Amino acid sequence: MTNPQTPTDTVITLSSVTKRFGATTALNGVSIEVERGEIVVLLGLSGSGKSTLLRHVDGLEQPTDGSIKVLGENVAGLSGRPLRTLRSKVGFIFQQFELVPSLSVLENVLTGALATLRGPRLGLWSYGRANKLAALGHLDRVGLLDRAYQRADTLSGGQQQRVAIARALMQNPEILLADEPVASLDPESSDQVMALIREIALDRGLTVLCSLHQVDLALSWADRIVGLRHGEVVLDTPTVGLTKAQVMEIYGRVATTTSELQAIEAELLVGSIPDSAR
Ligand SMILES: Nc1ncnc2c1ncn2[C@@H]1O[C@H](COP(=O)(O)OP(=O)(O)OP(=O)(O)O)[C@@H](O)[C@H]1O
Repeated sequence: MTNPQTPTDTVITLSSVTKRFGATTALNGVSIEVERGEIVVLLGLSGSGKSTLLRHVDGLEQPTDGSIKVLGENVAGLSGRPLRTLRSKVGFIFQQFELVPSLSVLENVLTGALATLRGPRLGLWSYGRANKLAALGHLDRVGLLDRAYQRADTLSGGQQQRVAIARALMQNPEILLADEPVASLDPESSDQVMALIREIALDRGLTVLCSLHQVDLALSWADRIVGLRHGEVVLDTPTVGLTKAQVMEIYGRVATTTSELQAIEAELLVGSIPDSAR
């Protein structure tokens, strides 16, 4: 739900964004706005442009055409320190968690504060008491305080993604980007991780832009769904009252071939939505 106190505070704006990689058009005239506190899921088949869109918001890609504003800054015009400053306000979590397997859970979380360190980096000693207390607090928030001194690679996938969320929280981000954060997890862990992202976002007024394949998870945990197909926005709608059948229908209407429709059905019909989420 959008924060009721700041209903018109737009934190992400993409205006007619096109991105070409050689002959491939990954994004084609994409325009979306995301309000502060909104939880928006990007839904789409493999190759529809979800990751490319997220990478533009974080300044990791530059658009071929169009403009992107994040927290009031024109991302495409930024480099060096101003870009780093903006990116420090944007947390990013990934499908493969991107933890350092041989480090402890606590050290992995602390790496979220790396950009703020001055002087030599000497493992745990470098971070100082305030950072360590903050990291332990974030681990407590994601339910892993008792695992702080365990090696990261001894945790389950769902636990590792929760560590990655705690690491992102070390940045005190205003925006959390998540690129298929549950694609490597079983259905139960996927649901738990999405629930945690939603709870934390609501607690902190975080804005979330998250790519997913699974329509059932999107309907359960997002405020709004933006559907991409071949780099174009084909659906942009609040989830309240939306059913899986309606999402399917919208995708079905834009499928141009039978095999494309079958691929959409195969992806979107995975899992089931509890009645309470409809
Ligand atoms: N760096 C790149 N160089 C060339 N082509 C790219 C690059 N990044 C993305 N693409 C292409 O752009 C299109 C969109 O890719 P993108 O990764 O954004 O899709 P996606 O929806 O995130 O897919 P998936 O769900 O499989 O992660 C694809 O055709 C992809 O091959």
